[in-house]
Amino acid sequence: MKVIETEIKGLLIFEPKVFEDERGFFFESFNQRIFNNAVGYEVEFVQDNHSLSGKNVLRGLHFQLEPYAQGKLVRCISGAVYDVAVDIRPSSESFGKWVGVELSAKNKKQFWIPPGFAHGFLTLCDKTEFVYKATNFYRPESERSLIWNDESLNIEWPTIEESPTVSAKDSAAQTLKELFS
Ligand SMILES: Cc1cn([C@H]2C[C@H](O)[C@@H](COP(=O)(O)OP(=O)(O)O[C@H]3O[C@@H](C)C(=O)[C@@H](O)[C@H]3O)O2)c(=O)[nH]c1=O
Repeated sequence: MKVIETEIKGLLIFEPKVFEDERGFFFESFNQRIFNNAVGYEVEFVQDNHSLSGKNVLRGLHFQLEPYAQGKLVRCISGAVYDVAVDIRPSSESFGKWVGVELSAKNKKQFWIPPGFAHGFLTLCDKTEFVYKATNFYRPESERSLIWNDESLNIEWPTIEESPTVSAKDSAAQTLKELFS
């Protein structure tokens, strides 16, 4: 498993070692020892999630308020996404900064997004299946949406020919300023 650091400390990209043979492939999609070593502390996952989306669907940017904040280990098992994490820790020197990474069934990359970040993704293919582990249970009352096209974030989403499909909840999401001032 290759561990790649990003521009924001704590956000990590994992690239599993894939074994291919005449039958197909095999890889360890999660190894607690390797994961905890890379992250530098013990992480306990309590929920696994799985979503299916058509092309040009944008989900996010979501987070849960403390003490229900979630860390997420995300990946794509069919199709591809552009995945984004935004630092929403007010005391962080990278507050408001973001990291984006393409995750696909082909590249098998995983993105570790610790608590303290808003998360979202844009699907690049039809029938995109996205799976992830979370460190806290879903708690809708504590969930907030940061608007995906907040000008202050300036997220460079891949070229979107037409407006993405966004849920009603995410269309009504707030800006970083509205959420944190
Ligand atoms: C996230 C979630 C949703 N649900 C339900 C609520 C709702 O009826 C339905 C769809 O929920 P949503 O519209 O919030 O699904 P979605 O927009 O896919 O939400 C997800 O987006 C990505 C970007 C994340 O980072 C995730 O943590 C999660 O917030 O599923 C659960 O039962 N458990 C969960 O953990």
